[in-house]
Amino acid sequence: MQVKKMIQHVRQYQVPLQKYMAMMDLQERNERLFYKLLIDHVEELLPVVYTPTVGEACQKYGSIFMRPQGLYISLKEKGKIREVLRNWPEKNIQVIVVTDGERILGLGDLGCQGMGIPVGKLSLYTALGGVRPSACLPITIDVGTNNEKLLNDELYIGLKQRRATGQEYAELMHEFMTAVKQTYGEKVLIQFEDFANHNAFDLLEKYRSTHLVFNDDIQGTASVVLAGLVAALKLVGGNLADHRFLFLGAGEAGTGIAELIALETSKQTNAPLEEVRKNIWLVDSKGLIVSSRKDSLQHFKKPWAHEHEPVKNLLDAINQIKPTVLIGTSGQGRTFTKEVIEAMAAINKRPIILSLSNPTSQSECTAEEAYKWSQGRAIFASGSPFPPVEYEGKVFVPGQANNAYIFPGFGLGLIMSGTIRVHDDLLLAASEALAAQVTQENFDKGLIFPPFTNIRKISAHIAANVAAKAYELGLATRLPQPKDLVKFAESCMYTPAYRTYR
Ligand SMILES: O=C([O-])CC(=O)C(=O)O
Ligand SMILES: [Mg+2]
Repeated sequence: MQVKKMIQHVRQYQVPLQKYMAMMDLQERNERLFYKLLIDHVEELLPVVYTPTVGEACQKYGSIFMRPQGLYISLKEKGKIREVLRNWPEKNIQVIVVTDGERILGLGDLGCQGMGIPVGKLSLYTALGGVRPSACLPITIDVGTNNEKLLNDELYIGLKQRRATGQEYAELMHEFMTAVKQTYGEKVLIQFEDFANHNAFDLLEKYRSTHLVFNDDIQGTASVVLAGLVAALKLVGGNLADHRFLFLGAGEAGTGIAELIALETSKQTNAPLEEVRKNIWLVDSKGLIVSSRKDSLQHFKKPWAHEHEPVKNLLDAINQIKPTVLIGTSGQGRTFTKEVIEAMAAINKRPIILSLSNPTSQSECTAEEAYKWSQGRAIFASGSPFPPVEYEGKVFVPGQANNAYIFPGFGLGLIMSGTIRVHDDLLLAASEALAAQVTQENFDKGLIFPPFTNIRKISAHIAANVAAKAYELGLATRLPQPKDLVKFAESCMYTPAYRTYR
């Protein structure tokens, strides 16, 4: 009855941000009911507590701020981070999602107001992956912001100074990483979220061999997109090696996806990584990434600098590279123009087009544009959700290629098996499990991802496949290995129900 009443209440609001505030209020007031509502109405409420609305909430976080929701660690707490962690009321923490707010979705530097992201991601850890709410800790590291608007906003909730960088930044992060391990042990999962490119790659590289770390924007997105591509190949035919990939955007998501595609292709074909990378091309703000640019490229772009003459823009790159798959990871809205989609449709019978940037305002194109400009031939998915589109009497249902499919189940798999490090093969295992959940009925609608309605079942399968791989690699410490890992995953999942009082 409470669920019925509450969903009516949320539906009364027309403005998405008001729905968001109603949900945040409920989360504070009655956590079980919040999760029951979110699980029972997941398709309807995901866009409210997560992308796209969470993006707007972060932009306006200062003015809608009511309660802290997570833990803030600022430069001022340098030297005292262990004490700050001890202030958090829950002691048994299994997952931390941490951001420094420098690249919130495709919206840029939102400083401390990025807290909406760790809060939102962790509510999905619970709702979609079944991790206990009390085991989840959202953290925002406040090293300032370079966002002038926020610096001049009297309601801004963070430090009013420009971002600390270099050694000062590295020291604070190192103290944080050390304090987390000392406080919660080595099996706590630290998910990095929405850091700017340079820090995201550096942090992952620096801590992947000493901590259980996972970067959702690099690794989670890669795993989800690979799953979607494997599913899409069932519609268009061929293996990964038969396809050519072009990315707009060569940051965390772009290079992360590119690398995982290369890794899987290399496993499938036994060809060396360097060889299979040649089928994957990236365009950044300066044009196609080619070998003549190598010296001036950031390190994470260098593997993609192939031999080719310089190409200035995306349209020319499409016409010269002739990709079968076009992937938008640019954070720039409306960059897949009519000409771009038409060029893809001229080259391919069924072009695969993924516009992954979030929230909806930053999506490279809309679902409607992708279907209309390709005369209904595109296989399309996007990072933020789009409603179904009717084109020439046929209804097309766009899929949501969002890392929300992977990270909750992935994290559950790590936690339930006591895994101590993330290995790339675990990402492939998650991807494989997700792709296997796409049914014929989904394909018939043009979907390359299963609907979110079954997400808890999907998460259990992802968790089981990830855990199985972790046991195989000797990374899982929970012994003996449970016989039926899917059943075990399900038995570990938190379910929001009231206790019976006597
Ligand atoms: O939050 C999302 O919807 C996906 C994501 O990680 C991002 O865009 O940074
Ligand atoms: Mg993110």
